[in-house]
Amino acid sequence: MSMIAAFYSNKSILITGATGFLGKVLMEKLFRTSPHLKVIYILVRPKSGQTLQERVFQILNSKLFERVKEVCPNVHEKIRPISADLNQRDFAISKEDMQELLSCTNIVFHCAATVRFDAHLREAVQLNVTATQQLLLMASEMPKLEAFIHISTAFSNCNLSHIDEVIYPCPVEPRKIIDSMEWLDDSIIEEITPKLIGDRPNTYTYTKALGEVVVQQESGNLNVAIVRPSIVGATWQEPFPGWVDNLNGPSGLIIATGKGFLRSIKATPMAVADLIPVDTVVNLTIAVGWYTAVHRPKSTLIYHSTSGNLNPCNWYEMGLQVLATVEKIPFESAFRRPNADFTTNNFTTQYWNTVSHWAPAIIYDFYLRLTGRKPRMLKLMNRLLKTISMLEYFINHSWEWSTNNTEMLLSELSPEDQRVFNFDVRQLNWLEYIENYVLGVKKYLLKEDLAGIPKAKQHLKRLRNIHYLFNTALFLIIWRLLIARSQMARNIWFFIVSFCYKFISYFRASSTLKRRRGCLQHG
Ligand SMILES: CCCCCCCCCCCCCCCCCCCCCCCC(=O)SCCNC(=O)CCNC(=O)[C@H](O)C(C)(C)COP(=O)(O)OP(=O)(O)OC[C@H]1O[C@@H](n2cnc3c(N)ncnc32)[C@H](O)[C@@H]1OP(=O)(O)O
Ligand SMILES: NC(=O)C1=CN([C@@H]2O[C@H](COP(=O)(O)OP(=O)(O)OC[C@H]3O[C@@H](n4cnc5c(N)ncnc54)[C@H](OP(=O)(O)O)[C@@H]3O)[C@@H](O)[C@H]2O)C=CC1
Repeated sequence: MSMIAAFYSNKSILITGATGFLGKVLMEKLFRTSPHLKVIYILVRPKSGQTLQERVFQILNSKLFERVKEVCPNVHEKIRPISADLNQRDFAISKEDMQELLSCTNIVFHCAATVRFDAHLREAVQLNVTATQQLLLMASEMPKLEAFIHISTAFSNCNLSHIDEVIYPCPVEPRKIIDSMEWLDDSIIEEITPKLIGDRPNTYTYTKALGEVVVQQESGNLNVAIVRPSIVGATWQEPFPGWVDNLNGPSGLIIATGKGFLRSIKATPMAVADLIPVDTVVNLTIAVGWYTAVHRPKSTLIYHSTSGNLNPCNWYEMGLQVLATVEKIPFESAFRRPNADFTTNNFTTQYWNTVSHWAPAIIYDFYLRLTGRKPRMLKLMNRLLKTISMLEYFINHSWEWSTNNTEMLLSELSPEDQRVFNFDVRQLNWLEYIENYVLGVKKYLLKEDLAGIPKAKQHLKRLRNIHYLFNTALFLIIWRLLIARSQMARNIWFFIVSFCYKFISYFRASSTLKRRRGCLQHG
């Protein structure tokens, strides 16, 4: 029997960010491995015209939860959605709900965050810092609380190249930042943002770092731990390989590559691609919850959920495998044949952006206009390039994360727990994982049926023919223009033609001679 699974039985768990990528997988695993847990409270806001209940219903009826329903048929009774907005005072939770949360919660998993790299500092501070502070305050009023697990990111200190499992101080105290957000207006905040974030690439990593300091400063006597995942990718094993439901991290770029939009990207091919499957992060998080509650470490422990130091894979290997997979299992209705490469300096990046991204988009939009349709490719391409510019920092740097606490925790688990809550990234086979990831992107993000693969292959063949035809036509047009204008081009042309003529004449003559000789010998 798994000790960890047994620990969560009969527990009341509070999850923030349960409707997000990580939160859903966390909830799924908890229900599947501890079907006798008492209740999972989830803080949810109404969104996209959906009520809370509709959002929960949608999650429970998704493919991700299919296995849960087998082991925990009454799962819908064990989820208790609580209307909350983490941007509001007291999270806008009703008095009754707040009372229930405070008196019943045993474990808190704080996953909610804004993960947007371009979030306004005010927005990022509100969710990633102030909300964390408020949640800790709430937690301090929970008499039955056994552990508070905060999800941060391994990139919160991405301004350093070697990162230990410790909380690094921030130059400006989080409390001062929180206070200043209350009275500074948006334009001033925008002006001071670059100074505040310093050598970090965005407000996301900066505010996640502030969030950690808040956890350290305001956790009082609580049993607190922080999990720091690197780039969270599709599921590796559970509940099934390749599950993913948003475009964050590499997923969007895998689509852009498979659909033939992305042809080149500025990257350091040998830099470590520190991806970590979402189920690995979740297994570690659940184990951390158990360890923190049962062993009550004296200080706040930080756990890195990263792959680079134990089982590294670089961007080159990853890119090649993405391309190999989309060739074997192509995406439908591709814009061009998938074929991308890495560029390593600004000049070649600009050149390939012009030749491989903007030019085809302009030509295609011209074709759309000619056929009476609305042009859209240039807009899409510009959005893709904006996204790439936001992600570029992470594919052009390498980091080393120490993983002593994570390895210590692994060694503390029973063999059964190591199996059920496996977070040993050394067992990961990257090529298999990436193939499943790409397949998952096709199935769960693009919602494409595998039955459509022959048609997709046919479409790629057509694209290849169009490509050859286009290149030949382009060559001939350019050549014709050159011949018309340049004596040198004409000379080269006459030289090539006369050379070819002589070559063909020579072969003709020699084969006629051979035939005649043959006739003479036989006759
Ligand atoms: C030799 C062989 C060479 C082969 C080369 C082949 C290349 C193969 C590719 C391999 C993969 C390489 C992957 C590199 C990925 C690196 C990722 C690094 C991530 C670091 C993570 C840090 C860890 C964390 O803690 S953060 C969690 C992750 N967070 C994010 O990823 C958020 C990023 N997104 C944003 O911040 C925003 O979405 C932004 C700023 C990019 C765009 O904002 P905007 O307001 O303009 O648009 P949106 O409304 O958000 O979306 C517009 C549009 O774009 C789509 N989209 C959104 N995100 C992505 C994305 N990541 N990739 C692609 N597309 C995206 C979105 O769906 C919208 O589309 P519509 O069609 O308009 O709806
Ligand atoms: N994805 C990644 O690559 C990485 C993620 N992380 C960390 O993991 C955690 C989870 O990230 P991930 O699941 O990917 O992110 P998602 O963007 O998928 O999920 C974010 C969650 O936060 C919730 N949320 C956002 N704003 C509010 C609000 N005002 N009130 C209530 N809930 C809100 C969202 O709810 P709603 O559905 O209503 O929007 C959603 O459930 C974050 O802390 C992130 O920093 C760390 C490293 C990498």
